Amino acid sequence: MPRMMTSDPDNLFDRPDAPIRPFEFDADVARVFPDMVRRSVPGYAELVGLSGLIARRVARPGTACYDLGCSLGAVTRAMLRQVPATVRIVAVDNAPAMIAGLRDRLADVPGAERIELICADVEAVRIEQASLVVLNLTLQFIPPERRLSLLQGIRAGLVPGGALLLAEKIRVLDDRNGAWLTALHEDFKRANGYSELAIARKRAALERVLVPDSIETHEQRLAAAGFIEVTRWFQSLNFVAWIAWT
Ligand SMILES: C[S@@+](CC[C@H](N)C(=O)[O-])C[C@H]1O[C@@H](n2cnc3c(N)ncnc32)[C@H](O)[C@@H]1O
Ligand SMILES: O=C(O)C(=O)C[C@]1(C(=O)O)C=C[C@@H](O)C=C1
Repeated sequence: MPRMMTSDPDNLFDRPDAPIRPFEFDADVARVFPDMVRRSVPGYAELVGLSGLIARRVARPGTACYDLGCSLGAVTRAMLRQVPATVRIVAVDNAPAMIAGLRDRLADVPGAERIELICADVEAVRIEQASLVVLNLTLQFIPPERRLSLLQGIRAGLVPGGALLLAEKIRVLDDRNGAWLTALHEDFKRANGYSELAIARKRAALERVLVPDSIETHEQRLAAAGFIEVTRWFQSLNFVAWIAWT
């Protein structure tokens, strides 16, 4: 599995005096993001490393691989290590601080000239001649009513045999199981050193910003977008990943 990026420690939600405002991918979040995501998403390193291995199998010479909502490019760089040299890699994020951070991190990476960085809304980017599109923890930030049309656009831009890799925080429909998984996710955060205050404040900040769907909703939407076969290949607590084939 790849070496993880280092960053400043995430203490953004530890300040009791800071106002709770909706979560944003601003410069503060970009500065601590590798530490934040590693301590907040169970299995994140495995998810990224396996995404690279999937890219190795799926990427076709002469096509493109897209990393939509790339943040600091953990998946982008996993792809770069695994795909043939004739594959174009396109990394998209609408947070300027993330794109700037990724640009810095790519400065001395061999082969990085194959990566095109785009600071834009993923809904505004036309997907073309793609063998693989990755949405790693990104669809959950798109307004629910627009998720199907985003997936349809991705489906239309994939070459035959191409695939979408989707990873999301999920909502569990059954109240008892949902509460249990949420409690365990919070235990995971506590075990990684987050305080009760930080957990509660981040929960409030993410409300209405990160809107999770159920496994059922995701799978029905992937079918509605025209994907013919969908395989769930990863789950760690309330985080799930699928591969959806054209
Ligand atoms: C949880 S992070 C994704 C993590 C990243 N894919 C990884 O593997 O490390 C979500 C990212 O999606 C970006 N994002 C959210 N909505 C977006 C949109 N509409 N267009 C482009 N990027 C978006 C955010 O700026 C953020 O960097
Ligand atoms: O911290 C949480 O509870 C999360 O949901 C994790 C999550 C995500 O899934 O995108 C939320 C925001 C940060 O970008 C990192 C991870």
